Amino acid sequence: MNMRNIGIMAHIDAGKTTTTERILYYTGKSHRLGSVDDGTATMDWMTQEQNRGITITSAATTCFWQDHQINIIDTPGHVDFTAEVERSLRVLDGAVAIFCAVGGVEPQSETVWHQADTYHIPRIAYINKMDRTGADFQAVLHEMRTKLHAEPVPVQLPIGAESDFAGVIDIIARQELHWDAAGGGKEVRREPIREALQDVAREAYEQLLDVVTSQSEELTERYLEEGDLKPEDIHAELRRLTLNKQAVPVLCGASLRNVGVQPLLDAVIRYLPAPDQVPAIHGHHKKKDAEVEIEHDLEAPPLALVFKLQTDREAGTYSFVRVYTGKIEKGKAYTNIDKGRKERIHRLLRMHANRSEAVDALHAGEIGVAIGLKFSQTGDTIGSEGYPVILEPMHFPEPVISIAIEPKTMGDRDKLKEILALLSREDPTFFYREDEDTGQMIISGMGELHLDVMVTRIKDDFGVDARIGNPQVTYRESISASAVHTEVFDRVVGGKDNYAAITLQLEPLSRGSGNTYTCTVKNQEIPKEIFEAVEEGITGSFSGGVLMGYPMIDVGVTVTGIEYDPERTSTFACEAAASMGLDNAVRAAGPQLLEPIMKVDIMVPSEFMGDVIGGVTMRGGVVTSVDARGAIEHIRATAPLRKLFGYSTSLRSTTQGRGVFAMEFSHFAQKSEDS
Ligand SMILES: Nc1nc2c(ncn2[C@@H]2O[C@H](COP(=O)(O)OP(=O)(O)OP(=O)(O)O)[C@@H](O)[C@H]2O)c(=O)[nH]1
Repeated sequence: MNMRNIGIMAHIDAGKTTTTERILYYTGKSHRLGSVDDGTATMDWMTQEQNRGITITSAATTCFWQDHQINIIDTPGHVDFTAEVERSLRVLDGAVAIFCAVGGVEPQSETVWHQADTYHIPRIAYINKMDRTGADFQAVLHEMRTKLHAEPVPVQLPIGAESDFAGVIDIIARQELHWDAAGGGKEVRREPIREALQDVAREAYEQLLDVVTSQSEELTERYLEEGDLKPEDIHAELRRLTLNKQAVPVLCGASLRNVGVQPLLDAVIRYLPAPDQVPAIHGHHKKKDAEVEIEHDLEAPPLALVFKLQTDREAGTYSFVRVYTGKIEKGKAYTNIDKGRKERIHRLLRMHANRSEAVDALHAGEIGVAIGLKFSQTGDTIGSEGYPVILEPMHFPEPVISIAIEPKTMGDRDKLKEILALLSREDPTFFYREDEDTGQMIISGMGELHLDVMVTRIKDDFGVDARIGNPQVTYRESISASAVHTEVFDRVVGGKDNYAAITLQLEPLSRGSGNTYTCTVKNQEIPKEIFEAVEEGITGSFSGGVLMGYPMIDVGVTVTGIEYDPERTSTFACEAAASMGLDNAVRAAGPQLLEPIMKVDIMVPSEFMGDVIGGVTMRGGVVTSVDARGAIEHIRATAPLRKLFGYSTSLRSTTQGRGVFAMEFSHFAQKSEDS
């Protein structure tokens, strides 16, 4: 298949935007090579975009290179947005990891790299900023091995570095590649390798041959017979190793100087998989209640995953979809399998860098935008009634931080609620609720930055001016022991008897298990509604614990007795008994307050290490490891989120702005007594 669905992964500042811009520029050019006038137009467009400071506003952008359609799925780099990263990783088949030749493998790149490992995504790497002072190609390769446990296989070598960076050696073609500063680097000039570089180039070539022959007897024999291998055989074996996650081909360049981007596109096509070359994904057949494997299949009934919603005030909601089997067509109705509701697709679009293109259908493997979907949320599957399969659900982390938000004018209150509903539909890690006591709206999410971005969107994109409170940690509640309790509810309401007696057994579950509900009562006389009312009473009560009203987690409930009297037992009484019963049982089961503990990664110049570790310890943190990398120390720690507010500011002042810091949710633990 002449298609690639790729993501570009990078930590902040590695040059993702610059590289993507160059990709769109060169591919836009080559795609329209036929028309004479286009050069300046494309150039103008690029300048305009640069002036506005945005390029990729779309979650997926399509471009063409060497007769291949490349869909670039936007992959955010900041760890506060891991959910965004996860959801984009779900739909891409391969990725380009960009590293900065000076900064190397930073904590954030590690996080994203490990997520890509989890999703078994084949990768190639691009070491950017070779022109910057301190650029060191070999050091980044070394870090990829030691920090990412990757197998980097350079297919290029830089010619010079820092201000002397002049181009790259294509190790396999055994040529030098050069770009002319004039003309925006459109032309790649190939030249024989100069005398002075021939030894290093040969050595790199030999090393590459070692890699490609190491896993293939056939290639080893051919090499022994012929004394060399054909470039296409080397590429094919490198592709096989990349798809098997046994190798990461590495290229380099300086995107800002227009050096290195075209060979990177060649490598995307050479080494990364097409949609029909990726392993099957899991699905759950709703009617059969069975797991199924979903293979790429153009003829099967349609299955598409909604992986991102983007709302534009004028254009409405864009639902970005990836089609896995069959096709989806404009003007047709489909079923949202998760919600069991019919949805109509009015229009389908393919997004390009500077325009969108209306299409009649999107086929298996393709990525595009559906317009018209009303109920579908990020993570939902669109399919047909006859083939109700839910595609592998995405796992989103729990929100750990919340703030109160209040519109400056009362008139904006309803509007704010609408916006919050819309934003939480777009982003499955963003929640909102109305506080019962204060009437304030409370929004919650994954970190301070996540909520900052949301508040900015509410203000700037939707024009609602709002005041916000201080960030608060979202705690959880659980139990520390088992307990058995019987709750009797017996009240006359409106002249009618309401009686129920429910016996429940509680046990603490291990962290991360969630809550479970089981009912072991078997009594033919008890109607279904009664069982449902009991379950509702209990699951409803999970949402607010007895200590401070935070959600309960990791509690196992078994209902072992329901006393039922056909004359006196009502669903109302059962629900009430179950709900109060759970609260009372929890009181007897050693209720606990749990708090979010974050994994913290800090990189600082060695001279600040003592102060930084002191600061971490003062915030209740536990240092788990310290690794030195040259003059930089990499400190990993865990610490309670409540102690980390404002940490980035404090790190900046301790390290004169030279420390970098990333954090993500790790687990919930019992809140310590220290405050
Ligand atoms: N010297 C040099 N600077 C570069 C190169 N590529 C990008 N930059 C600069 O590095 C900075 C960050 O580049 P971006 O492309 O915005 O990086 P990004 O990874 O998208 O960063 P965020 O948007 O912050 O996530 C900008 O000032 C770029 O001009 C390069 O090849 N060489």
